[in-house]
Amino acid sequence: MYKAIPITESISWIGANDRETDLFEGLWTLPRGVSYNSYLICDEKVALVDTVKSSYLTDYLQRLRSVLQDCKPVDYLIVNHMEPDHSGSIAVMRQVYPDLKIVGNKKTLEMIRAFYDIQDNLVEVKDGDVLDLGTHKLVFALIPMVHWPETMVTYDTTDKVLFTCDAFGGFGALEGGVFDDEVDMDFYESEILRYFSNIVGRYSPFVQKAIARVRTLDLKVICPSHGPVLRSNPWRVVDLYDRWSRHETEEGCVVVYGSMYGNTKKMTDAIARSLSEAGIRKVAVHDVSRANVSFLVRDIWNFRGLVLGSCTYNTELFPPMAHLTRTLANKAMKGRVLGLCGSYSWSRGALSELLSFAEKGDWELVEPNVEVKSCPTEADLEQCTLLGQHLAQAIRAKS
Ligand SMILES: Cc1cc2nc3c(=O)[nH]c(=O)nc-3n(C[C@H](O)[C@H](O)[C@H](O)COP(=O)(O)O)c2cc1C
Repeated sequence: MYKAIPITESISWIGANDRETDLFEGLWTLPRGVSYNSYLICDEKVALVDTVKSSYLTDYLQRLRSVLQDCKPVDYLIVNHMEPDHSGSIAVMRQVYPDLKIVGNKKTLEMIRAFYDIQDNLVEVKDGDVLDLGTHKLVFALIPMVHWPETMVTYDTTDKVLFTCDAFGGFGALEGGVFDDEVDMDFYESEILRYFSNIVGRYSPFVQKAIARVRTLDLKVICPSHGPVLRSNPWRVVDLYDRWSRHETEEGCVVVYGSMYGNTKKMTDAIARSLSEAGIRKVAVHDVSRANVSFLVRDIWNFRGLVLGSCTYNTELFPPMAHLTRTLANKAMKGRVLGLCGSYSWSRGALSELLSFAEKGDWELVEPNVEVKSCPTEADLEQCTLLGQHLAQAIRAKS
């Protein structure tokens, strides 16, 4: 029997841990799972904040019922975000609690109608509106595009708890510990960065607006919908989100190569060695065919420098490299330095596509761009060394 975990006297965590889904949103790998956090506020009126992915409904109801008697109804379901990993149990919850009032903003309610065909007992709230549960007064703040247009946060003014849904959350199922002071936060912070860069980073200007709102609040606890509940130092993750969404980067360089027979790899290895000789201590080299794009995006978000090297494949960029550049273009990263190299045997293709990727984004392109026919010569490798040196200078200049 699963039980609720108390956060304050009247607020409990009633989430679920998913270690079965391999790919979040069908895209982002989950080697250590993900949690779907939902919260219960017990007052004169009872409110739930978000739900869980539908496949975890049974666990969820067990946790809910460990606090509420079967006969006690849930009055409100507050929907901070409509992505189905949080909203997936809404329709069944309405069947379990037929009088349940579903609370959301105008855009949330439009989505509830479209996703779940729920038309009645919908309560529309606006930015700044208050929902009175008795002792607890909940205030709603709209934070559009962190991560969908309808996203909002809910602030409990009584216990000073902020329910933030996707904001400040991360990958990684909860492995016994639920609070930041109970778990290895080094692991969860790297998973929070991976979540931020994969899911929310594209919307960084909106994250900045949301952070400005959050900073005005007197906070004791942040309750995100994925990852640990932040009660010992809630501002730590807000500060990290602030840095990441301002595109503040660490001194270091990610080197990613796409290579079938090792010739392009020789070039990127020479660049990595040169970066290291020039004193860049944090150099992460990845084979684009083997590294999961989720971790590549995380590292690239974190570090100031990026090197992309690709062979030509059927006149184009090597397919996994094409996937990476497309993913990166969608993330709209700013303020990073980029070095490029490519190889071919007859038609060319890889380097010109990498250059057009660089032109379309906000990258500081560092020269020389190195293009090699079949196998790099000593002279080509010297060019790679030169590129590494120039990258190291550019990375330092941006410190
Ligand atoms: C399946 C395949 C398709 C290729 N297509 C092209 C091509 O369209 N144009 C070209 O110039 N070279 C092409 N090449 C040659 C490679 O791009 C070239 O040999 C490169 O140096 C290989 O680098 P690598 O050893 O890092 O894989 C192709 C090679 C292979 C194996």
